[in-house]
Amino acid sequence: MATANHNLSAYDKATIPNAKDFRFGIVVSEWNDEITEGLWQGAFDALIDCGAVKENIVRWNVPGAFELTYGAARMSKSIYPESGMLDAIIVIGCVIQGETKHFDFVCEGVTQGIKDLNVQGDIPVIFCVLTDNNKQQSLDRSGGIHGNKGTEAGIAAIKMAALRKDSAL
Ligand SMILES: Nc1c(NC[C@H](O)[C@H](O)[C@H](O)CO)[nH]c(=O)[nH]c1=O
Ligand SMILES: CC(=O)[C@@H](O)COP(=O)(O)O
Repeated sequence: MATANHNLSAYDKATIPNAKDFRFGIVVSEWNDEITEGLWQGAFDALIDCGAVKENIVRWNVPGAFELTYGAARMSKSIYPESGMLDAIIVIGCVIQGETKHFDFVCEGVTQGIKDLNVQGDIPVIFCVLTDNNKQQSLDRSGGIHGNKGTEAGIAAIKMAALRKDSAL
C-alpha cells in the first residue's frame, strides 16, 4: 500500500504495548531540519502518548542522513553500555533528490548501514528516513496530508522494544 493510501500517523493505542519501562535513543539529521524536526516531534509525541517517560528518551544530532549509521552505532554502545538499557533506537533523516546521483548514494548508504545495525546488533534501529523526489513530498510525510512518518517510527520502536524484551533468551 502506497503512503498515498495510508495515514502515517494512524495507530490504535489498544494494540500498542505500554512504553513506560522502555528507554529510547533518537538520532536526528540536521540536513533538511525543517522536515527532520517535524519527524522528531511526531516520534517523540507518539512515544509519550504510549506511556514513555521523557527522561528515557535520549536525542543526538548528526550532520546528515549518511551519519545516522555512525550515530546509532555509537549510541547503542555509549548509552548504558554495561546493561544495554536502550530498548530501541530511531534514526530520523530526510534525503531530497538534487541535480546529481548523490541522492542515490546517500539513500543506499544509510539504508544499508541501518540494515547492518539491525542484523549485527542487539538493539532494534527504526528507519525513519524520508527519501523524496521533492520538498513537498517530505512536507506531506512529516505532519502534512499523509501524516507523520515520525509517528509511525515511534510506534514501530515501541513494538520492536517489546519484541526484543519478550524474545530475550
Ligand atoms: N543531500 C542531503 C544530504 N547530504 C549530506 C550527507 O548526508 C552527508 O552528511 C554528507 O555527504 C557528509 O558525509 N543529507 C541529508 O540528510 N539529506 C539530503 O538531502
Ligand atoms: C541527496 C543529496 O545529497 C542532494 O540533495 C545534493 O544535491 P545535488 O545532487 O544537487 O548536489
